[in-house]
Amino acid sequence: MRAVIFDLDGTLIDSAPDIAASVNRVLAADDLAPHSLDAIRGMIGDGAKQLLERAFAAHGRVAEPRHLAAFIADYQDNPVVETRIYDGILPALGVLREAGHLLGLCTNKPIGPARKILAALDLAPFFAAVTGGDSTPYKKPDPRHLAATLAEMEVGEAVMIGDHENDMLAAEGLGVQGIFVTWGYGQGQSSFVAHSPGELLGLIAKLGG
Ligand SMILES: O=C(O)COP(=O)(O)O
Ligand SMILES: [Mg+2]
Repeated sequence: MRAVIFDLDGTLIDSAPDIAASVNRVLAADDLAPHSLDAIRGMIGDGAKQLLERAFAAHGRVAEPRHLAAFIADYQDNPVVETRIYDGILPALGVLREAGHLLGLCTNKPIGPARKILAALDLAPFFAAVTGGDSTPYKKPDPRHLAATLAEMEVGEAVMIGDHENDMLAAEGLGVQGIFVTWGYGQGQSSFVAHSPGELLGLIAKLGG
């Protein structure tokens, strides 16, 4: 059986509005102006620490550990205000599960808010394993992050689906096929590209799933 591993932000869910709101509250506490949603979208993908570094760097400032702690605490409290599952994702997950695939989740988002979001949006039951950006010493693009997700699922053969080059690099580094999705926040390259969730099943089938 081929395991299907999903990225979270920009792949399953549109989480940028809540991420932006939390970042902007942390900036406001230091009297710094908010960033636009578009600007924040471009800062997402490498986990919370880099997100805060980028948000402060854009103001010519250096993010301190207290800023990261404030962001994680704020976001943990407000992770699903505007966050929504992308249209077509729930049916696609259902079809994949019906087809006998084992589903996993590998996100650079901290595991606390990630689990809270999965529970709030009723996504948690789909996933046999969930690893966050702080679940292991590694995070995407390091393939060991993806390897940890697969190890928890006790499967070797897999496909990784994500919206960022980090997802494609983690897959490549582990020798598994990546499927790049175009509806998210990042840029990435793969010979397999999905333009809508409905295309995922066909692409996975093509891979011999
Ligand atoms: O939190 C991030 O920076 C990105 O999260 P993702 O890996 O689910 O896209
Ligand atoms: Mg993503």
